[in-house]
Amino acid sequence: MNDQTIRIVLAGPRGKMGSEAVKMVAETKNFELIAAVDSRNNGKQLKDLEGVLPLEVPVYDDLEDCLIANECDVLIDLTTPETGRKHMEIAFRHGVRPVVGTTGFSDQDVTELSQIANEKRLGAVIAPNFAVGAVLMMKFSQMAAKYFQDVEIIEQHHDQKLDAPSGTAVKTAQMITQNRDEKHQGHPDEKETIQGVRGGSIEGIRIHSVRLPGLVAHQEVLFGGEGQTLTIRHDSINRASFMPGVKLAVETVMKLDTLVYGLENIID
Ligand SMILES: NC(=O)C1=CN([C@@H]2O[C@H](COP(=O)(O)OP(=O)(O)OC[C@H]3O[C@@H](n4cnc5c(N)ncnc54)[C@H](OP(=O)(O)O)[C@@H]3O)[C@@H](O)[C@H]2O)C=CC1
Ligand SMILES: O=C(O)C1=N[C@H](C(=O)O)C[C@H](O)C1
Repeated sequence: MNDQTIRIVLAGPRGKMGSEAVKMVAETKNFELIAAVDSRNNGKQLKDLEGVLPLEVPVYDDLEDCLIANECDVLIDLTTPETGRKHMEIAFRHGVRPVVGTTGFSDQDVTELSQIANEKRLGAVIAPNFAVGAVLMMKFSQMAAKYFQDVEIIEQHHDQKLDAPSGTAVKTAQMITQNRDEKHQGHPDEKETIQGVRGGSIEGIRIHSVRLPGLVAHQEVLFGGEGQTLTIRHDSINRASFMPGVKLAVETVMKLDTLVYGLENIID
């Protein structure tokens, strides 16, 4: 498989992540962008789309039609949770391995999609964050939770983001729960005088979501203990930060026969 060309279809090429991923695929030896899926530009070429690398790659508004017309190995999906879920099911039906950065999937979505991947014996990757620094932030937080049971998460993103909390914050909390007993963070009798002011909760871990123009993707995991605090922070200052992770996921998914949730599970 090493020198074999990986044929890719990319959904969401006009998006902030998708347009960056088009560049990454075009620049990567052994990757070939066969087609793109964009609900507004059926029948055009990528070169006709504003803000996208001018490539002679056909655009379809429907993944099913695209996969009937083209032989592909991997689907990269960078769209919305509803579309991402639908696209994964279509990809599995066509024997195409999905690499999905789209966030906002429920636990049930991940479980059901894993079952389909297992039945079909097809590799798939869902990675809430492709930046290696973010993966390290999550792993360090999981390690720290062994020593600090008190923890809150603050995630900050651009104000065009559709889902809250971020997929990264959810994954971080899920990883922390593996080293932390369930605990409601803060005073047991605390009362919110403004609804929602204490944030959301995963097993009592509070998650606070900030949305502002000017931000890209940032997260702090704050631990508190007797007389000390520990802050673990990661910042993505541009979307190129995610591309080595997308590339690794595409290469790795070709060798998998099951669904992997989280880049930490395929990074050495
Ligand atoms: N895993 C990771 O490391 C990262 C994940 N993300 C996630 O990736 C996703 C995309 O983020 P981002 O690029 O910022 O978002 P954008 O809104 O910039 O891009 C999403 C793109 O998907 C397109 N789209 C929506 N529905 C469909 C459909 N049915 N078929 C084809 N294309 C469709 C949109 O088109 P239109 O404009 O017409 O609606 C848009 O161009 C989000 O879920 C985000 O959370 C983001 C950054 C990093
Ligand atoms: O929408 C974004 O921008 C990002 N989404 C992902 C998430 O929800 O965690 C990854 C990164 O934080 C950027």
